[in-house]
Amino acid sequence: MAEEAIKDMQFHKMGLDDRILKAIAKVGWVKPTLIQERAIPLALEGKDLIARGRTGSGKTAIFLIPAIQKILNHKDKLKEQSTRVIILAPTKELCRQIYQNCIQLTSSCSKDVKCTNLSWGSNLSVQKPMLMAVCPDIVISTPSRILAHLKARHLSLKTSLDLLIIDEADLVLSFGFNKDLKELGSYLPPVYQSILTSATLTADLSELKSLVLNNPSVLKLEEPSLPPASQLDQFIIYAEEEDKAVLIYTLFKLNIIRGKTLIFVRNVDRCYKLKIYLDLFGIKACTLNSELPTSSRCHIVSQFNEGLYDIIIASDERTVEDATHRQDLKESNPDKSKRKKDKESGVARGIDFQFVSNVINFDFPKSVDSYIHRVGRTARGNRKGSALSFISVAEKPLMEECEAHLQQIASEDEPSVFRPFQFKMDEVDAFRYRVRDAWKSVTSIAVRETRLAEIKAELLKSQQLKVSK
Ligand SMILES: Nc1ncnc2c1ncn2[C@@H]1O[C@H](COP(=O)(O)OP(=O)(O)OP(=O)(O)O)[C@@H](O)[C@H]1O
Repeated sequence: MAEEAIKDMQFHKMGLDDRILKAIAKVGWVKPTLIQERAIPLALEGKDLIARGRTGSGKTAIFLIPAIQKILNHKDKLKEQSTRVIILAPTKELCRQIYQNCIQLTSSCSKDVKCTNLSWGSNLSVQKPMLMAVCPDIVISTPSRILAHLKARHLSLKTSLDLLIIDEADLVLSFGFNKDLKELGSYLPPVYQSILTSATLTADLSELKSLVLNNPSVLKLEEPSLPPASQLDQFIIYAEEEDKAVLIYTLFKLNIIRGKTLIFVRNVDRCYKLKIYLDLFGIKACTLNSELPTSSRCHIVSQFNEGLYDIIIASDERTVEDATHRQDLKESNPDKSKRKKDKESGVARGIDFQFVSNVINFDFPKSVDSYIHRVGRTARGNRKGSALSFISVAEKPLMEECEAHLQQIASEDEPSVFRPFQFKMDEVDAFRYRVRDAWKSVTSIAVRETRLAEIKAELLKSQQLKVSK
C-alpha cells in the first residue's frame, strides 16, 4: 500500500464492519494512532505481524479490531461455534484490561462475537462448562492457564484457531513462559495468523519467530519508545535515601506534584515503608504489588481509574530484569523468597492507568525496558505527563545507561532526554529536620506488620467475595 494512502488511513477507510466502526465511535476514538494506521491494514490482510510501538500508543486495538473483523467476516459462513482467536498476555491484570477493551469494541456485535477471560479465578472446573458450552470466539488468557484447559480437553483449537495474539510478547518469553508456549504449539493447527506486540521488542526476535510466526512482517515504528518531550517531561534529581524521603514529602506538601501519581519503588517492603511514612503526614496512598490477591489488584486499578485514589505506590518486581535476578535474591535473602507472590501479576506492563499526570521513580528501575514501561503509564494516548526519577549514587550508572539508550532513539530535535528537576533545596532543607526522623521511625517491624495485616485483610476480602458469588 502506498505510503501516502497509509498516512491518511482513517478507521472508516479500513474496510471495517459497521458494528466495529460504531463501537470505535462510542469509545471516542476519532482517528487511528500511527501504529494503528500501519498495523491494522496489514493484520486485516492476514499477515503475521510483530509490532513494536511506544507505550500507550494504542497497541491493544491493533490486534482486537482485526480479530473482531475476522470473526464477523466468517460468522455467517461457519456452521459451528468455535474458538477462533486466542489472546495471550503475561499477567492477569493485562488479561482483564484486554477483555474490557474487547467488550467495548464488540459492544455493537456482542451477540456475534463472544469473548472470555480465563485468567480470572482459580478453578479450572468452574470455567470448563462455559468453555465447552459457549465455545467463545475470543479467549484471553495467560499462557499457563490456557495450557491447563487444553490439557484437560476443555477447549480444542486444532481445527478452529485462526489467529494467535501475544501481547507484551517479549515479557511472555522472558518470564519462562516460552516452555508453556512450546507446549501450546502441539495443541494448535499447523497454519494460523499470529500477531505479537510490545513497546520493547528487541532486535533479536528469532526465538519469537520460530515459536509462533511464519515469515512475519516486522513493524517497528521509527518512533522512540516513549512519547516526545512535548508530551512527556522526564526529570531527574539526585537524592540519597534520606533525601528521597524529604523530597517526596516536600513535593506533595508544597503541591508541586499535582494530579494522579504513580510512585514506583524497588520491592514490596518499600511499598509499605513509603505508605506508612506518607500516612504519618496525612498523605493518603494505596499500595499495589504482587502479594495482593488478583481481585484486590484489579480493584485498586479500577478505583484509581475512577478517581478514588490519587496516589499509588507500586512495586514492579516482576519485570524482565528481576526474573534474572531472582536467584540472586533467593541467595541473599532466603526468607524473602518464601513470600507468596503471584507470578502472573504486573503493574508497569501494559496496564492502562487512566489520566496519570506523574510517574515518580522513588527507586530507579533496574533496566531500560523497566524504565520505559514504568514511565509509559503516563502521557498515554494524546495526554501529557511527567516522570521524575530520584537518583542515588548507586543508581547513577543505571540512569546513565537508560539515558544513553533513550538518547539513541530520541528524535534529533530533542537533544537531552533527562532534565534536572529545578528545586529550591532550601525549601527541602526547611522540612528536613521535621521529616527525617519520621522516615527512620518506620522500622522494618512496622513494615512487616502492616504488610502482613494488609495482605491478610485483602485475602479475606477476596475470599468473602468468592463465597458471596
Ligand atoms: N485511536 C485512538 N484514539 C485515541 N485514544 C486511543 C486510540 N487507541 C487507543 N487509545 C487509548 O490510548 C490508551 C492506550 O492504549 P493501549 O493500552 O492499547 O496502549 P498500548 O500501546 O498497549 O500501551 P502499553 O505499551 O503500555 O501496553 C487507552 O486509554 C486507549 O483507550
